[in-house]
Amino acid sequence: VSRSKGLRGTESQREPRIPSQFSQEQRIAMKEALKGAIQIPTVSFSPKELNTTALAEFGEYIRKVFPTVFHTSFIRHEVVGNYSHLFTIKGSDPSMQPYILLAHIDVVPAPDKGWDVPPFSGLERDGFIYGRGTLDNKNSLMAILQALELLLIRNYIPRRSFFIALGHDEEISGINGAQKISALLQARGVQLAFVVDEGSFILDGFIPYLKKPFAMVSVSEKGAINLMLQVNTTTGHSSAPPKETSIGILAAAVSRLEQTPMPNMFGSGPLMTAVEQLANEFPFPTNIVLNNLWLFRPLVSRLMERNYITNSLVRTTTALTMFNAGVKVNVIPPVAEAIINFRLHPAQTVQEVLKLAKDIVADDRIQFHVLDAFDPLPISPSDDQALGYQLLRQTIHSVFPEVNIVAPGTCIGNTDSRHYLNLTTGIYRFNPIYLQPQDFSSIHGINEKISVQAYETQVKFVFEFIQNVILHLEQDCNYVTTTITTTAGQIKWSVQHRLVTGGKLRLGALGEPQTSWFWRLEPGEDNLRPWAPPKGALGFAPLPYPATCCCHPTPGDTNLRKHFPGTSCELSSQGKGSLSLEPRSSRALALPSCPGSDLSRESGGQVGRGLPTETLLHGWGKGQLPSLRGPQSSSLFSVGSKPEHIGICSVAVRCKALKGSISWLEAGSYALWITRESRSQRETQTELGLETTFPLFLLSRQDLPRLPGV
Ligand SMILES: CCCCCCCCCCCCCCCC(=O)N[C@@H](Cc1ccccc1)C(=O)O
Repeated sequence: VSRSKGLRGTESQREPRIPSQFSQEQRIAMKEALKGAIQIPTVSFSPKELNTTALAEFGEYIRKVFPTVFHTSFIRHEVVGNYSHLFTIKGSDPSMQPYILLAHIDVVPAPDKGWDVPPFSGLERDGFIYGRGTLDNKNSLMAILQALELLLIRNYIPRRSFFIALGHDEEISGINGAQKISALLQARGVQLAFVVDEGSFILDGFIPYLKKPFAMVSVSEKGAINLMLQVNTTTGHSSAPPKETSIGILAAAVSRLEQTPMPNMFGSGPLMTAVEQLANEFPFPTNIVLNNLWLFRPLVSRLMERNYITNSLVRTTTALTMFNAGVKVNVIPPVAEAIINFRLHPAQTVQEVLKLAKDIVADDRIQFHVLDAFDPLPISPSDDQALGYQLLRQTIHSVFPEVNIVAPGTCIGNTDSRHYLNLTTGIYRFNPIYLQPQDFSSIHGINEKISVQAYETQVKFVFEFIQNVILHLEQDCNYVTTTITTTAGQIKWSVQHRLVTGGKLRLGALGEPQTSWFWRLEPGEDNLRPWAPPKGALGFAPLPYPATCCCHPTPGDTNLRKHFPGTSCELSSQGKGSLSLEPRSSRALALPSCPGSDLSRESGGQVGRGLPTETLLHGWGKGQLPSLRGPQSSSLFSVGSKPEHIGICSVAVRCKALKGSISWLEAGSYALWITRESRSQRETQTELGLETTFPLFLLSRQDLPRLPGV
């Protein structure tokens, strides 16, 4: 039987949460605090040119604005590398692995020209705070400290320890800030559960035809090479020039590089997972195209190239960023130098890209000098076991209930988080704010700004996130995760079945780790196929057969998948056991009860206008399946029909075999059994001797009393 992990609540989940509601006074204070931070010009020009006066002033500023953070007994504050800050927030439960939140103090330069308001004025106009750093990255920095301050003044004591690291030189590579903080933590023997840094957003309008915004959590980061090309030639009088000057030779070379893009690597990396998740959000016929990449991959990869942002996701980019040559108008230039900034696709390495660049340049007169380079960062996990990712996903769904999709992605820029590779395998880059293409251009560009409301929401997000991290990974448990999302005025269901086997899903003959969880078994067929519910369907569409069952005595076993079109069937799992299906009701229940066996069970629900219920059932166990007679009802998950009822529930159902009978353990008061039907289902389960485990994570606990039937 597989051993896997799930998100699980702890005792303290039963303790009241501190609601993320702030008074008018607090809201004004928080935006004024951000404005003050913007006004300090903490500019990094180059590794040797930092505004150290401003950096020091910034240290004083945060002391003044967040007094509680600096005067709480369980918080230790240290200055690292002269201007960076490390906060250690000691939690009450030392058994929980700590995590870290990152942000940076420094900003890129901002000449006044072109700005509607001066870039370091922090002025508010039409509901927006303008200024360098409002998106990159003083918003995150201030929101983290602000949220912590607000929690502390409401007597919050974290259970899980965490760190806050504020680097002072991110824009010039982070070697004196983030790198030193990371080294310090490593010297102290710290291992982190996960890292959360800047680097991605809720993206709105970046992908043609995709109308709805989606949250991209970057699980990797492109690599980079700064490559200097140099040509040395003999100098002399410009009145008798050679056939080619150093400038001409170099210009031709860099032009070749610019005109010859690196290969399109679409088809590998986190982008594929994102495309799979987003496919059904596109209108016809794009949805068909994206759902059938086995056929349309070449087409999609070409379409991605058309837009400069999506292009950056599918290949290593080549940017000619500096060009220096010439000493005087009438002197043949002895040296010409150009710098090319490559951002490496996760599927390529520095060595591979350098080789490609040399082949493209194909000119021995040009010298290659690698100024600095690093490979793309490893891909952090984004499956159900990935605590950091799951916490971000859940918090995104609760703070932004209108955002349906949270997808993994690759950060096209670089962040301080790359210095934390030695401390964790889970590095996630996400800023909880909406970003549109024009906002993207303002980062490092002109008129960088954030709306007051977006900043308040960012504070709320961190406030919620910090409280959410009391969840921890549950060990040794097979489970199914169900996500039900409701959006205002309508209910949308998406149910994800995740059968996890040692970190990878194995389903019979498919044999490969899978990431999508609707499966159907066609009558007469022997292979499971991935399946997506029809776009826009309320509830589930009926399947052309009453129920599907898939049994695996051992994970990966290919022989014991069965399809049961009948009313009641005997399932032969290694010759033992049975399973009953209710006639044509599309409901099913399977109960393996042999010691050591596990069962994952999930069912769809009847919603709104009484659409047909469909049950997908996946059970697997080791040893024999129990005998179960008579029709059994599956659980009905009904979610309130009004937006305020509930936003999202994630349910991990655990079934444990105890002395030959099944015991479902109930944890917490977060049962999804909200409606009358559900209650009766619960009773049914109780009669069957079942208890349910719902390490649930609701939109917010305050919502519970408002739910119907509770
Ligand atoms: C599907 C469409 C996806 C579109 C994605 C667009 C949004 C992505 C926003 C990316 C912002 C990334 C922030 C990066 C921070 C930054 O500017 N870093 C800088 C500085 C730096 C350089 C080297 C090493 C470390 C740091 C950089 O990347 O140059």
